[in-house]
Amino acid sequence: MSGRTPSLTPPDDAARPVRHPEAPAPGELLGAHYEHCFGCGHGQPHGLHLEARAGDDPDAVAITAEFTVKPEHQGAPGLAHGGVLATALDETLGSLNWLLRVIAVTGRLETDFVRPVPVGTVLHLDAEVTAVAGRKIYSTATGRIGGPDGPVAVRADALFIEVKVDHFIENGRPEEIKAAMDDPDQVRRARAFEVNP
Ligand SMILES: CCCCCCCC(=O)SCCNC(=O)CCNC(=O)[C@H](O)C(C)(C)COP(=O)(O)OP(=O)(O)OC[C@H]1O[C@@H](n2cnc3c(N)ncnc32)[C@H](O)[C@@H]1OP(=O)(O)O
Repeated sequence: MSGRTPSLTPPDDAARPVRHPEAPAPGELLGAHYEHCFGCGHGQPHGLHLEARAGDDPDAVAITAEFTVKPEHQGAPGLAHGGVLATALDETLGSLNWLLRVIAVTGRLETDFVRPVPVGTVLHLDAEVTAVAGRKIYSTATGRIGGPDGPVAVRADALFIEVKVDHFIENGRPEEIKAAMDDPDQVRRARAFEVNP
């Protein structure tokens, strides 16, 4: 097992994460935040189509998610590609920010691959924010196989950094930014950037 790098350890004065009062209710399906997102979007034929739900504990900033490994997600014959599994972890961890109602992007993602994950497997993911320090959001996730209580196949620790919506507007390709901004659906428009509507 690898050790966590120092930048993923919250400082002593970090705050406990607080679930936003208007965060989705415990157990609520989050749905895709952006139709073209590789992690969760329905408009990506080879995407992961990850389904995330707000965690059951109302006091925790936590998410559960499921991802079914398809043949198009292979690396070695019959096995999930490690980068695809890292994407599933990243997407689940990224969904936590919707519970905080903070816009944030992955700064660091440290992954352990513990067991091979065969095609056809459902990966059961659990993610939780552990601490917040200024713009820095510390979180952790596990992915289990064979059921929600099955053995851990992958795990990750992450540092997300809070950004302004300008991060996307200034750096994203103008075609997609314009299309997302012009969406008449206010909630969909906000969720494309995970902004509090
Ligand atoms: C809409 C939501 C979609 C969610 C999809 C799933 C999540 C994703 O995959 S997001 C896409 C992948 N991520 C990215 O593209 C991010 C690219 N990186 C960047 O844009 C910038 O480096 C960014 C915004 C993370 C940080 O830049 P900047 O805003 O200038 O912050 P900066 O001042 O450098 O750092 C702020 C703090 O974070 C720390 N930090 C920043 N990056 C890292 C890092 N990689 N590792 C450790 N610490 C870091 C800094 O040390 C600093 O700490 P402190 O405040 O204690 O000094």
